[in-house]
Amino acid sequence: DCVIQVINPNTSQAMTATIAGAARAVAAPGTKILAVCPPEGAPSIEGHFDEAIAAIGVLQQVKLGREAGVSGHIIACFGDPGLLAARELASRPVVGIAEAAMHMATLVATRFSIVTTLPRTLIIARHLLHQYGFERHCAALHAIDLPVLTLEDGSGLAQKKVREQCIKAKQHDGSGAIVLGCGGMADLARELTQELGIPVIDGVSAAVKMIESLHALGLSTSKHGDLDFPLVKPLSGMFGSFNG
Ligand SMILES: NC(=O)NC1=NC(=O)NC1=O
Repeated sequence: DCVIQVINPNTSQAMTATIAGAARAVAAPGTKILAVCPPEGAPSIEGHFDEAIAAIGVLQQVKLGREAGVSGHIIACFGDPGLLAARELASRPVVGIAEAAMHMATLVATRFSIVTTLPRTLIIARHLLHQYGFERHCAALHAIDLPVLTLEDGSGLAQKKVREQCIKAKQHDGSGAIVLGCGGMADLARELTQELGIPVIDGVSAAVKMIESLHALGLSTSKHGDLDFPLVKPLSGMFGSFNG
């Protein structure tokens, strides 16, 4: 059986539930989803500073998941915060929702667009496109210009803006697929795909299927080279929980 730890790096319980729902909707019958978020940290992640804070929470959860013997870990925030650090700490695979959605998009379209939240986080998506080697696959990036947690405020405004930006992307970008750029948008992909007639891809569900595939193939994070476990040294103060 496959047990996947899905980590919402922000501390929003509502968004953790949205993410968990999207993961469970696609999980195979033998797959168990453990949805978690850090007890402390940022209620939403909307920039480089928030990402640095969130990365510590991600690492704490990855350590707990490793100790619990999970089959793999998902970082369910579109900045993939702490991804490589998490891979050093983990024994099993770690997949970020941005990389998962981008990989899936390249399998169904020659170019994709991204629809994310705040304009200031567009640079984070651009950095990831560069890091993952997908820059030439991304036709355009759009932002709904609303804070992340409006996706959980029940007003429907953020969801309306996501739909509008997806329609704009479909009409103007010349791309064949759209990547949703936030964990909180995970529940919108299926309906938008059907309504708009273009693949709209959510990274949470994409990451679940990637971890299941890695598990089935017996593939785990390579410990040969730079993703080997961290060098052992006495970490002090608040970081002491990482020792041993
Ligand atoms: N681009 C984003 O909105 N990233 C995110 N911030 C969060 O708090 N969760 C996300 O997925």
